[in-house]
Amino acid sequence: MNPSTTPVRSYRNPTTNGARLAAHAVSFAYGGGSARVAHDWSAEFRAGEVSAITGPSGCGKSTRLYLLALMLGLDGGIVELDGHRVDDLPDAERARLRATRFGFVFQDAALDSTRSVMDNVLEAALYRGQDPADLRPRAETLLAQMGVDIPVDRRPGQISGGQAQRIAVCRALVGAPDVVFADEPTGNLDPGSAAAVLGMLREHADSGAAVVIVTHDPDIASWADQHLPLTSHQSLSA
Ligand SMILES: Nc1ncnc2c1ncn2[C@@H]1O[C@H](COP(=O)(O)OP(=O)(O)OP(=O)(O)O)[C@@H](O)[C@H]1O
Repeated sequence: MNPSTTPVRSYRNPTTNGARLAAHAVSFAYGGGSARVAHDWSAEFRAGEVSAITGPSGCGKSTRLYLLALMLGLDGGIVELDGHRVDDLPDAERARLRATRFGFVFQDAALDSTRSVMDNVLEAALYRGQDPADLRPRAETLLAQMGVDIPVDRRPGQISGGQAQRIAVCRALVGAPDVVFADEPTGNLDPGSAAAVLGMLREHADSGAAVVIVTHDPDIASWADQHLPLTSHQSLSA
């Protein structure tokens, strides 16, 4: 083989069967403690599908999103993206993957209070090294589709919780990521806004992304293509 075409490293792992994202036998405890939040947990998330993770409060739903999104390091197991192991990549490469391949909607919206609504949505461009102006037309379309009809130069302190949540969804989708993680994305929303958010997430999955939602809503769980119910037992067993 020509050395110039030899990959520096191959992450190929044959265990994944065509999933966009997969967790294999993942284990995790905060602070290296004995109370495991995830134990031997495996799941696959396919392109074009919406998956819903449900379970009682504290069973580790949000933590699983952080593990899948490479925000936390695993204690055991592996995470694969498109069949390549990614959880053991160096920090900078994991950060690059998060910026270029993933979108994340946090439970509390987590907008930057020092930036305008539009700059919050365009944040993805900065992390990707893109010119925010390139993403602005898509940001405007998403905000309109989401029914966010406030001036986009407002700061997060001047908007409602429901508006913040819808803006956070726009921020997650603006870079057209391959995987979207959404932690209770409809938790603060009236039924109309919740339907708009779910419609946008479905549309994004239809475009070829894997969408992973954490929810307490049984209607969302049955609407999803894949439902992954968790129990406290699964999380905490030794
Ligand atoms: N940073 C942290 N340090 C230590 N323990 C934590 C931390 N974050 C969460 N935990 C604990 O880990 C467990 C799982 O938390 P997690 O937020 O993943 O649960 P959840 O199922 O998403 O809960 P909820 O439905 O209430 O949002 C809980 O017992 C929680 O107290």
